Amino acid sequence: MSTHQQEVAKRRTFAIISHPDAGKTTITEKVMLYGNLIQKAGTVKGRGSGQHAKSDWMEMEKERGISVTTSVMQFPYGDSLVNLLDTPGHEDFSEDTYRTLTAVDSCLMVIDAAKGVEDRTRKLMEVTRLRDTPIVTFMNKLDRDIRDPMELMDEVETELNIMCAPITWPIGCGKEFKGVYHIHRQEAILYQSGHGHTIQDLDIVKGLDNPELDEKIGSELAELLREELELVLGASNEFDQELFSTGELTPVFFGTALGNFGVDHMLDGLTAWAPAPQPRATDARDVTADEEKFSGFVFKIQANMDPKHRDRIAFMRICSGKYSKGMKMRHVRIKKDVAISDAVTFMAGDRSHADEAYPGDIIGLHNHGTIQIGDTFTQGEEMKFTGIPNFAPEMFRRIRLRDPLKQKQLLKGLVQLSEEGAVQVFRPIDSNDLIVGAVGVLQFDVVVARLKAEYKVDALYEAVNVATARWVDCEDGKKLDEFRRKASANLALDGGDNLTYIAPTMVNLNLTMERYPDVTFHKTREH
Ligand SMILES: Nc1nc2c(ncn2[C@@H]2O[C@H](COP(=O)(O)OP(=O)(O)OP(=O)(O)O)[C@@H](O)[C@H]2O)c(=O)[nH]1
Repeated sequence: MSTHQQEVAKRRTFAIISHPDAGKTTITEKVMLYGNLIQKAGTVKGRGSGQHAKSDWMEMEKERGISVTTSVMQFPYGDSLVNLLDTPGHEDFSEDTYRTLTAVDSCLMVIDAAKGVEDRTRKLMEVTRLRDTPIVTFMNKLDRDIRDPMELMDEVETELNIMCAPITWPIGCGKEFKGVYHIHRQEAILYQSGHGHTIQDLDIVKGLDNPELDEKIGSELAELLREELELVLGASNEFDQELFSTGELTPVFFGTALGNFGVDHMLDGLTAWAPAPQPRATDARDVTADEEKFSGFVFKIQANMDPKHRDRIAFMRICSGKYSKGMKMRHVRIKKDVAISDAVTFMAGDRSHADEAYPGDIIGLHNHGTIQIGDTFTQGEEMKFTGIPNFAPEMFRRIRLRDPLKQKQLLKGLVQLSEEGAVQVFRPIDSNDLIVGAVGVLQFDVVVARLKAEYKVDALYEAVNVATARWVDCEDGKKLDEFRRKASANLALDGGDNLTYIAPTMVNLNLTMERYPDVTFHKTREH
């Protein structure tokens, strides 16, 4: 194997999907602990660790108890190099999550074992299905009273339409949680509470019939475990690499993220079985990771990640070749070659400069307004990665200033925030209004909070009579001019100065489309 092939082979790029509160952030903390990135887990959100949260905006996130950022973390685990892409859990941030799922090769599904399959997990699983992404499952919160594990697996199988292969099996739960039996390793791994912040010395008992097991967990539980396992092994699927790779079967692990138990079993499984960087489709051909020439696509843009660096970062997934510092890349959409000397990586959420990066890795490019979500970068080839979803805004609000002198700053803030793709900004041609469109209503709160924290603009939002927006174009310049003149009351420019029609009602939109058959109305701005 060449060095390049070795680098590709050891990479595992995955995201966590779950319903809010299932424990995604807590698992991320423990995963990082195993990656030796932080000595003591508990600093991802600055929670309870005395660490300062990263920005005022994150303060809001903490207040609401939800994560609104997607962070990227890279760390070594065993012989592998893991890239973990965290995704926001709340429904209103789903576009971001969906796009992040286009940048991974596998997913970890976290389920609150007291609750079972929840709404958001169902939706996210539908998305992973579009690409047959392999799924590893972690049943979390075993330190609480959970539902019957057999029933939980049944629910996953029937509701999410994926076969379950238990790799570990829980021994008790809640106060009686004693650990798990690792079916593949044929050993019981015992849980000690109170070690959530450290990597524990493991207490292991080899073999199911070992009398030591009875001594350690009590004969009653040991007997129960033996009976349950006989049943489970008879009734459930065995792990099958092929079925896992095509997203038809998921290995299931049990544990408690808070108690830092079982996360390592899951990571062992994920690094052993999840695929190395997979091919990606473009409009010209499929691109494989072992190709020599560099290519990648942008799946996310985020402004002001770090208040110390007031900049915007475009997150790029590398699909082929190698990034090395200072290299020239072709920015395909704008047909320009650009030299990239200061891409960043995301070691434990701290940004550091990347000298080189390989397929599967995520690098951050500084964006000065030229990069959009969905942009492809290559070493000259004219092609565009496909399948990065767009979402049309469904809700609209007018943003108003409390201090009228800050109009310029407000516009700058809105344009920059709209580059991230979660909201769109529209400036009606005939007025000084600023209208923001979003997929979910929570976005408006985020926009107002971020305007204040990051742009020092005190604004509020209010209802506006807009039902939907369409991006318009027309091949015939004369007809477009006429349309511009006659429909100007409903025309606006978006953050990238593209012409849009903002319709007060769907009826109005349909009538306008009939009246101007030569004008094309697009539901989304093409990414
Ligand atoms: N008892 C128990 N609580 C847990 C466990 N894992 C996480 N929690 C708690 O569950 C709550 C939610 O956990 P998070 O890790 O913030 O969940 P999340 O999925 O990241 O939530 P979002 O940020 O909304 O996406 C927190 O209060 C955690 O302390 C666990 O294994 N056992």
